[in-house]
Amino acid sequence: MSKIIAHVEHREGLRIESLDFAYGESLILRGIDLAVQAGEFLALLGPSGSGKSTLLRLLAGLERPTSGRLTAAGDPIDGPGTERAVVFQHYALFPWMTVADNVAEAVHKAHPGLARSERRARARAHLERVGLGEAAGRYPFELSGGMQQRAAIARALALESPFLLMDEPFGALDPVNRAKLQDLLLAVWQGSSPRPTLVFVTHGIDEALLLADRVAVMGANPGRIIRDYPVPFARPRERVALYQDPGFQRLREEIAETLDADTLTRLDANPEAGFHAANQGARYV
Ligand SMILES: Nc1ncnc2c1ncn2[C@@H]1O[C@H](COP(=O)(O)OP(=O)(O)OP(=O)(O)O)[C@@H](O)[C@H]1O
Repeated sequence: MSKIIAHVEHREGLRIESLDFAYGESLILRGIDLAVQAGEFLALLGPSGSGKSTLLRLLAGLERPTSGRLTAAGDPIDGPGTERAVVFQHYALFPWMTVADNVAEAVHKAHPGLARSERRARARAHLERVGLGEAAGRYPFELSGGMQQRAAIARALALESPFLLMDEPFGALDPVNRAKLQDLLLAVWQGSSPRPTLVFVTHGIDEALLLADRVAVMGANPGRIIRDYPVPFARPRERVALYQDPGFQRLREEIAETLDADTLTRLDANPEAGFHAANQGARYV
């Protein structure tokens, strides 16, 4: 662990100003203004199609805004950068490399000046941090989905980036593994000094409230931020105690109502969207 270099000191977080994004004629995101403080954990929560992934891809520099401005630590975002590590729902590990080589390769990209032995040591330390020390020499196909996602998280952490962007990273996992990885992410992020600025896309209200400092709730057609909720629960957080907290249940209910109200407004405007919207409710929790 001592070999892990401290995260780069940073003061400014992420900033999105007056952002619109369209695919051709189709407006996907409208009028997004959002600031994420340095070291803050922000959840982007919303129904399918509200543009959460698109917003994350814009922050990752994988898409360019139609208008508006995005900055990270005050610098314009004009492409991907290793100071913004990304974790997607599907693990995207190189299948021909061992887990350790996958992580060491990412370290090499981010820090080309590091000696091979140092890269490997750093990869090893981060794999141990996510409980994969024993699996370092295995190939991705030899691992379960949960283990592959741990490896993807280790790879992102190994970049030691000040910004972490996660797009439904636990969405493909079964509930037990999802809970384990949520706990792991909480422990790792809460234990980092300084904590990276984290933007986490999710469908789940419970997941957002367990993990985040703040929840930005998005609505669809076009995608926009409809409410911003501070999450007041003290850290470190423990899931069982938190879920039983009446304050947690109240906030969960309030956010569900905000999401429902937005869906109903859209239904009034476009009744044909009914079937799609009615099927989204079950995905919030
Ligand atoms: N390459 C593309 N070309 C055209 N439209 C696209 C493209 N990618 C996404 N979209 C549209 O942009 C909108 C937002 O998609 P996005 O994936 O960002 O939403 P989301 O909130 O992340 O949804 P989900 O929760 O289902 O992943 C959707 O209406 C989608 O159909």
